[in-house]
Amino acid sequence: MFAVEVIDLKKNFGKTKALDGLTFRVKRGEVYALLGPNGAGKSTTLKILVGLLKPDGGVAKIDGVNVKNRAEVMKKVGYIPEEPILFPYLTAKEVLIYSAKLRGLKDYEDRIEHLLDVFSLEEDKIVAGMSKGMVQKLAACVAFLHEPEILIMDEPMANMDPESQHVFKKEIRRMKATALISTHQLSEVEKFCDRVGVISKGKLVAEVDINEIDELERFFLEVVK
Ligand SMILES: Nc1ncnc2c1ncn2[C@@H]1O[C@H](COP(=O)(O)OP(=O)(O)OP(=O)(O)O)[C@@H](O)[C@H]1O
Repeated sequence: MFAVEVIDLKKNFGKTKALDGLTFRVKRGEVYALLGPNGAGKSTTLKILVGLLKPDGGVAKIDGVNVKNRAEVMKKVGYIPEEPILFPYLTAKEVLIYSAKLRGLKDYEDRIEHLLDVFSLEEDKIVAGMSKGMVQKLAACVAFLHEPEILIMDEPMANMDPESQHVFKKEIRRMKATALISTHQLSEVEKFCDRVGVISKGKLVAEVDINEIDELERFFLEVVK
């Protein structure tokens, strides 16, 4: 069974075909990068996978479960949106306690301490007073809190400093999670991902093991030409 399955997915916004029969699969334990030009349909795909958008056609499954069953699917998934929205007047620690309670977690204190520590976040800092990078790190903490089997992440490292990016990748490896990452950071993909899917105009145009290519940038530019 695959961790993530996207089969012939279609999504229209008015006349815009955001997804036009997109198909790809992510194996268990794999770090899979979803690449594509601006507007290719990456965020739309990830939003469908976490039940934030409904597809117009096709099927999306997490661990064999149709994403229509959002409550069941979200037990297994940690999601980092492209632009995380967190309560502005809660502190970092309060956001994590709130998230832990929402998920019905028990004995979460040590886990919260660990995440705040590794991401160098001050527990008393309110969200409204955080930089973009800090908000992104706190969103990662929210997604990692329940040690999910599967991570769905939309440009998660775009605002993180290099040390935070290092910690972020280390945590994902430590959790042995399957990760589906939408990103434009090709050098990070080369270092961190196992497989790459390139989408353009809502369709998969290439898929490759990262070890099979010499230079990702050249590969990417050729397939989206
Ligand atoms: N809520 C929406 N209403 C209308 N059109 C939308 C909406 N969301 C996405 N689209 C359109 O769907 C297409 C795919 O957008 P999407 O955000 O999935 O692309 P993306 O690959 O994530 O792009 P980027 O790399 O710029 O983040 C684009 O043409 C976009 O304008």
